[in-house]
Amino acid sequence: MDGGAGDQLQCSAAVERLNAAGQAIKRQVIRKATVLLGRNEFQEIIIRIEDGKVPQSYVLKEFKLFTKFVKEGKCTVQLLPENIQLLISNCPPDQLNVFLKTLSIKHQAWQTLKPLTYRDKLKAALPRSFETISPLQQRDVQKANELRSKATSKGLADRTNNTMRTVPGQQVKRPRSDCDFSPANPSKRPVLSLPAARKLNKEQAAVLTAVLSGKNVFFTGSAGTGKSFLLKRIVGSLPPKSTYATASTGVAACHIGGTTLHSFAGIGSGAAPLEQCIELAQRPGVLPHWTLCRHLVIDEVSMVDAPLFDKLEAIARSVRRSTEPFGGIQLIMCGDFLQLPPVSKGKEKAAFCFQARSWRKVIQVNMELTEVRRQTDQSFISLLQAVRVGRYCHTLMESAYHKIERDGILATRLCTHKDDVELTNENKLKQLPGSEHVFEALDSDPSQVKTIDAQSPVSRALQLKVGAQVMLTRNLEVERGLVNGARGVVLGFEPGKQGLPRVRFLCGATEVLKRERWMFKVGGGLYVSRQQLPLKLAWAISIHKSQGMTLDCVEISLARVFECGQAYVALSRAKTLEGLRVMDFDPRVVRADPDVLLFYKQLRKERLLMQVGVES
Ligand SMILES: Nc1ncnc2c1ncn2[C@@H]1O[C@H](COP(=O)(O)OP(=O)(O)OP(=O)(O)O)[C@@H](O)[C@H]1O
Ligand SMILES: [Mg+2]
Repeated sequence: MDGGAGDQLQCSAAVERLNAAGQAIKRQVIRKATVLLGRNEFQEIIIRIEDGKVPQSYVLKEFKLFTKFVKEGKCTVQLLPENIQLLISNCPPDQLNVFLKTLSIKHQAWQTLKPLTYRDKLKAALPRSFETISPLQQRDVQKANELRSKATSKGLADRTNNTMRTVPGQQVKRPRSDCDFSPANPSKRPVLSLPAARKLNKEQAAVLTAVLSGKNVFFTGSAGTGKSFLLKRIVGSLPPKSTYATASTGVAACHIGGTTLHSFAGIGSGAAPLEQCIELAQRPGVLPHWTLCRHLVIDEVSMVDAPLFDKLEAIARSVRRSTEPFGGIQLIMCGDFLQLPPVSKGKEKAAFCFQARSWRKVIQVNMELTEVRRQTDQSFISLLQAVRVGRYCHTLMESAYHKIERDGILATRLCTHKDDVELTNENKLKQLPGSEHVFEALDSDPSQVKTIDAQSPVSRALQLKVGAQVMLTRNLEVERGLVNGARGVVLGFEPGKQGLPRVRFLCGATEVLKRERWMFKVGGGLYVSRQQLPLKLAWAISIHKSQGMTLDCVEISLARVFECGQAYVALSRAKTLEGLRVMDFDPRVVRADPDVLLFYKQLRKERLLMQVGVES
């Protein structure tokens, strides 16, 4: 199911006929279209648009692709000789990605075949046919790459600049497009490869299937079982216009490329009475969220409290004028209730959202991921499992002597209190000799700075010095170990005006970091962006901010742990026991909430009953 087989799209489509100046003179809109990729009787590639009535087919010979907005489920295919363009929108982004890659590679591989002349075709007299295209294979990729290298070695690309051969023996003009897939200049393009999506495991695939069946799904699992990883894949498999990816905290939202649940809902802190919240939810910038949303995705749901959940459910029914649970919005939620609980207001313990009145009415399927992916060492996994359910483990005491400093990279201290984090980072930076380099962020809309700050993993101003301990805040190159959470130290600054920092990472790589761009959804479906170096100071971070992260080397002082699940969240960030040092250990801080343990016990019992029911 990972993005589909690449032979079809479910989307909205518009077919435009263009005049010589490239303006649309006729336009047909198909709101619910299926776009298919196939071959005709001569093995030529056909793109076919179905609207449930008469399909339209076009032979794909020469085309331009516009793919800048694939992540938002949009692209344009311009068929050059026909002067027709096909505008695709609201397509699940992963599906579109695989489709375009299939189209591009199959088309290039097809160019290696001997072309049929018009006479050949007449002579062949084959019956007309349409067969859906087969999934991409390594041999297609190989053929396409052969063609690329031939074109390069002949100097074809350089000689003809923007022209290339689409059909051997026949040279044609090929204008530039903004496409990653189109072979406009083979010599400058990387070698093609099969789509590199990391595969879901069986459990994850089962959850995706349940989600695509339209049910309201809650899935849970220990830290590192790939809940957020799967959630990203789920978001990529749903139509973007009606899918809202959210999380209970800004940091967690950023991991899945979404917004906070609060900014989706538009009801401030949510503390106002229901009637007032319903009014707030109908403000112009917010109302479309509620009316357009058909799939609401929520990560780190353990931090959503019961009153908020009930309120959102009631708002959805009221605003959408529907009596269905959650106003008919499909809910897809995940989290681990044995991690951080909702923030309590005052002395009273906050109720979990599974204790909300509407929870049972809303959730139709409960699922659990059991295979831990963050850690590989079985004994460390077992230790973490014990801590998760509130059992103290002696091995942790031994970790107090772990020497985890290497190549000038120190352990990151995970703190229970936010103030400690800021103080530690500020003081440590001050203590370093040398001058401070300040990197200011570039925000697309400075009036939205508060919204950006709440969701961005990088700050408005980043202060660095040689020797500063830093952490990567984005996946740059997964294969080289340059991943979100990777730890490093600043070695120096490049000469020149920008003075970009050179950082050595624990994985061994040394890298000069450039500004990256983050996009954030704000009210009314608008996007704003922040450009900043993908770094933050890493002498210390808070346990709350570390929720959801995978970290290289951490040091934890557990003496001041004050929440159930907090010790587990902190410990489970480490990939290995060797990369972990626990100090000030107090066995009493390892606590699991009894309400959660009971809820999980109940869930398991129900699932077992269901399985027995299915088998018998
Ligand atoms: N199917 C998969 N293939 C490859 N890597 C995976 C897969 N599933 C998860 N991972 C990796 O495992 C690590 C943990 O995944 P993830 O952060 O999604 O776990 P989680 O369940 O959300 O954890 P937490 O409860 O701490 O938020 C990540 O580095 C992720 O890339
Ligand atoms: Mg997660």
